[in-house]
Amino acid sequence: MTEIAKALTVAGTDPSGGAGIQADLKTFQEIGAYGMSVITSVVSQNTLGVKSFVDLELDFVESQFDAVFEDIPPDAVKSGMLSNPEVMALAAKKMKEANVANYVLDPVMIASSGHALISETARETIARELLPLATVVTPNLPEAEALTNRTIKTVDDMKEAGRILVEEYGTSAALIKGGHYEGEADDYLYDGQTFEKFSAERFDTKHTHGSGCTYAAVITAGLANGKSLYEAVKDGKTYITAAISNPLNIGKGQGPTNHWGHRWSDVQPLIRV
Ligand SMILES: Nc1ncnc2c1ncn2[C@@H]1O[C@H](COP(=O)(O)OP(=O)(O)O)[C@@H](O)[C@H]1O
Ligand SMILES: Cc1ncc(COP(=O)(O)OP(=O)(O)O)c(N)n1
Repeated sequence: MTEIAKALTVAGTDPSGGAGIQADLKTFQEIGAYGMSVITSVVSQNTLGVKSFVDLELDFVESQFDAVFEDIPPDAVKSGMLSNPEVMALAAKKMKEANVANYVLDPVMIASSGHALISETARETIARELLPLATVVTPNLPEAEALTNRTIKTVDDMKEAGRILVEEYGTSAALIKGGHYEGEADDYLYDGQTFEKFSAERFDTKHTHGSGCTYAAVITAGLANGKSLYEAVKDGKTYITAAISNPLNIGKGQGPTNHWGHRWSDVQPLIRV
């Protein structure tokens, strides 16, 4: 019998396939983890933007958590779009009950098209309920600014945001992503002791839809497979850089990233046999 790592995504959908649940499941599959999903919101969106979304009833979200946890406990969990404080509190409760050991918190707030994906009050709930549970939180710059209530203009500001998230908000580690910065695409990981820089060339492309989801999903699949956080982030940066560098000709707007930008499965066979 083949054994495989199991990864769960808790997020909203993208019918056009580039972000959210769809991006996460494709990524889990590509990395070598059995993918599962709890859907929080059904979103009408494509590469041109978000049209609208419907939050699923809390009881129904809870029932999905129970269906997964009672049958196939995941080795790692990722959360993406949790659009309101109630669903955040529910996710926190369910993860605590299930003793989830590896939790990647992608604090999705605004799609790159500029559409808000969470309510204003939800930001405080992320800090109170979810940050203390996270193995790593992966904000982009606007999300890091919103969570820390600070303006981020320099690399030192990025590092300070990481430090605040770990030392003041209680997350185990913070990966501040530099996609919205200038110059190289540099991200900074702080684990409470050291800062690690993950650097890549910045490509002149609009095809980055779902890049944050995909990056966090690689990290989740890596942790599910027993990798260290540093190794999982390193793999994530390699994967997302390849996926952005070699765009697919799909969509009329900001297209999705290319999961076949590099033959990942040939390089990193992670399935445990
Ligand atoms: N044009 C680009 N070229 C190379 N890497 C990029 C580019 N845009 C974003 N990235 C990288 O993609 C990842 C996602 O970053 P970011 O855009 O900040 O997050 P989000 O998608 O959550 O807004 C990060 O590793 C970032 O450095
Ligand atoms: C359902 C859903 N979740 C998250 C996002 C945002 O995706 P992200 O990977 O942060 O990147 P952009 O697509 O905003 O560049 C989303 N659009 N939909």
